[in-house]
Amino acid sequence: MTAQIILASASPRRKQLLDQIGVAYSVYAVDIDESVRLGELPLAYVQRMAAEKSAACVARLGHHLPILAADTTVVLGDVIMGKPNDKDDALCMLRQLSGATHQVYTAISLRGAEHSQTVSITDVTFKTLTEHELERYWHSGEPLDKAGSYAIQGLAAVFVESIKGSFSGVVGLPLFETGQLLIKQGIQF
Ligand SMILES: Cc1cn([C@H]2C[C@H](O)[C@@H](COP(=O)(O)OP(=O)(O)OP(=O)(O)O)O2)c(=O)[nH]c1=O
Repeated sequence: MTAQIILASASPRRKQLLDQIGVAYSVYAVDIDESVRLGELPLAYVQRMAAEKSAACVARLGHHLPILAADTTVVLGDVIMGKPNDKDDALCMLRQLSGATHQVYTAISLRGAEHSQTVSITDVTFKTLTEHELERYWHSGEPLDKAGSYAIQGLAAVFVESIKGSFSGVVGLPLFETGQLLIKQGIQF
């Protein structure tokens, strides 16, 4: 099928989610500096990340096709949790998420005839995790490339007591919001 958009992402989850709604796309992964600026709040941060990913892709490929990018971050209070650097970092994040409610922010940026952006915010409540569960989870390999060190679509599903918002948003691409942005820019799928 001829691509309707470019997905500016290396995330296999984002590809699967776009497949789910029947959008035809090509992939062009970009690598940007994901450091948080001093004093930057979570909402501003995810929006800037998604916008910079799509802009980096436009800088490489031009405006041939609309470009979609996303960024997901786990937020506890005002603390931004990205991907863990190592085991200690992952366990430290998971201990903070244990027995508490956090938010998952996913921003999407679509650059076509215009630039549209939106953010999905979902509340996720974890049960209290034991040290044994944390150790086992780390050794599964799942935490490594995930914001907040967990994957709701994977083994961490058994940690999640409840979720209020967008499941696909937590996994990396909120499908309702993505559909709305595509329709707004005249992309039929
Ligand atoms: C919280 C959570 C995050 N994640 C993933 C989604 C994202 O891929 C990742 C957050 O990192 P991102 O920086 O948003 O994305 P990425 O680096 O994987 O891909 P790219 O920038 O190329 O688009 O965490 C899950 O898969 N499940 C979850 O439950």
